[in-house]
Amino acid sequence: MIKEKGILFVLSGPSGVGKGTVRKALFEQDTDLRYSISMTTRAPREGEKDGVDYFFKTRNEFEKLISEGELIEYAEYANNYYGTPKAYVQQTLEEGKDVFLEIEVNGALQVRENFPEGVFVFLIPPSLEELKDRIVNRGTETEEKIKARLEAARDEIDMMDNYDYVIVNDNVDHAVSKVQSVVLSEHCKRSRVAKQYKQALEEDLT
Ligand SMILES: Nc1ncnc2c1ncn2[C@@H]1O[C@H](COP(=O)(O)OP(=O)(O)OP(=O)(O)O)[C@@H](O)[C@H]1O
Ligand SMILES: Nc1nc2c(ncn2[C@@H]2O[C@H](COP(=O)(O)O)[C@@H](O)[C@H]2O)c(=O)[nH]1
Repeated sequence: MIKEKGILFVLSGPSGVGKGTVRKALFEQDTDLRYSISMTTRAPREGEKDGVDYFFKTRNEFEKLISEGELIEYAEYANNYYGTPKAYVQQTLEEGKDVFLEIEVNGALQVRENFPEGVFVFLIPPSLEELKDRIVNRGTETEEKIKARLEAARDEIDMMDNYDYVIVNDNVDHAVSKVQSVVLSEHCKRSRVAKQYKQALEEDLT
């Protein structure tokens, strides 16, 4: 029997909207999704661990990964590189397991070109004021970096029409439930078993 490939889910949205928070809450639940840990040249924040939060790389190391074609997408964001490792994503999908990416919008658009069968989810804040409060209150960025992220947010929000689903992150639990519904609904849509039933029913009807 041919094994069904896994589904690639991509969660994106402006900085500070809560992508990381929603993703972590989702993975605290019982989920069959596999999270792809990104590579970055950004310095680790307090408490972040190499190989858990990110694979932390120097710029030289990252540029080597780019030139060797080891990333399915990458973007320069707020003066640092971020990218998704190709081998892990491809191998995991081949094994029939779903992969979950949490990335910014330029990277998501690149993934869409290479994986048009992926499922693209955009997280939006209830308001720009709330977005600003979230980035400021997180307390991880300097004033200058907050300004750069908020400026980028306006262009990022403009891109939401390129996504399959848009979810407002006004409440983490609600947003997580909606992401879970997307995962479930995509499985129902693509299920080979459902297709076999449909074929059998169609044959019965003729
Ligand atoms: N629904 C929510 N209501 C209130 N605060 C939230 C909500 N979701 C996330 N937050 C808070 O907003 C801040 C930003 O969240 P988070 O770091 O998850 O955003 P992000 O989109 O991953 O940001 P970045 O792209 O910069 O990594 C955090 O302090 C988080 O606790
Ligand atoms: N294009 C990619 N963007 C990524 C990836 N991993 C994370 N990100 C996004 O970068 C920004 C900044 O992240 P932060 O941890 O410095 O706050 C945020 O929007 C992330 O979602 C990736 O592999 N590719």
